[in-house]
Amino acid sequence: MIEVREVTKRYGDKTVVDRLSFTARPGQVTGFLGPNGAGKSTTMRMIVGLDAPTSGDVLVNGKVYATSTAPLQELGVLLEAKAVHPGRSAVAHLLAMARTHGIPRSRVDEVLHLAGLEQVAHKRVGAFSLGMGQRLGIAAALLGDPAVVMLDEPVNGLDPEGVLWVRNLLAGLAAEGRTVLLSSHLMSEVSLIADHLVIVGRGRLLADTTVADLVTAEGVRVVTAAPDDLRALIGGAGVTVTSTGALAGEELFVTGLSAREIGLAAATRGIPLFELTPQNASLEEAFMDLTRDAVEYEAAR
Ligand SMILES: Nc1ncnc2c1ncn2[C@@H]1O[C@H](COP(=O)(O)OP(=O)(O)OP(=O)(O)O)[C@@H](O)[C@H]1O
Repeated sequence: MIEVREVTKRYGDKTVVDRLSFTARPGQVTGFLGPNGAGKSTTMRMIVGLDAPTSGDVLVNGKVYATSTAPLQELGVLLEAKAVHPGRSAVAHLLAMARTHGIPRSRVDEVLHLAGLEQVAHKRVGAFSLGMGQRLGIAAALLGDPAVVMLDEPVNGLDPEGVLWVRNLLAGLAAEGRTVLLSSHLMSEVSLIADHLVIVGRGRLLADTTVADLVTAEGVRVVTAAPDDLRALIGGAGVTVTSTGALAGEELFVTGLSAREIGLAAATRGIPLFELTPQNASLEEAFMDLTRDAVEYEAAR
């Protein structure tokens, strides 16, 4: 569990994080979202103890992380631009970390396998592509088999296969009961990975929500062999049924009922449906609506 409680961070007279509170819980992937400069990295640095809050508290598993006696086993972290000696191999880098934290060699081999880096384990890290570097960073974060995993922009630089790998990996970690927090400025990416969303702008909490709640259902597209029969059946108070004029009049747009309700109603009369598709406002639109003021503020400075 990660608890951020009323945290404020000021640099000089600039407030970068402003009375921010949220909790990332075990068994869930929490997406930490916000436009560039919203304070995500600063918050993550405070969680890991690299920066001290001006006020407020940050707790990892109920404790201040800097006081942990087994830090890699408690919290696995990938922060942006992780410093790895370019002349070292991936395996040497992980072994050095393992040795200083009482982690056995076998775990190094496990995380190299998990990250798909076995073939390049002995290659110089300086020759790694951006994506391989990200994989190494994630391998390092998992080295201590931690209960809490925190990743800053983990899919940066990854190819589609790598993105899918991260998505499955994080879902698996959450399913094992771990706490997973990942930051991104891309809603489209996070919505595929996270269950819980914490959205910030200008250092302030804008929304603490779920992907499902953020998407406002707009209506349902229906294609049916009997549009008039369906209209007569489901039309009524609070329901609108509009013919789109497409597909020889067989396409309707319905609001006020869910796809499930429409499908069940049609089934009672044996009305054939060819398509039944909820049409949602895109998450990207919802995110941009929420953060618009914060972005304008950034652009106007
Ligand atoms: N050490 C520092 N001194 C002064 N200002 C800082 C410092 N670190 C960060 N900032 C400022 O704090 C603000 C928030 O930065 P931060 O990196 O936390 O945002 P972010 O949400 O992670 O953005 P991005 O998605 O671009 O990484 C920025 O305006 C940045 O310039």
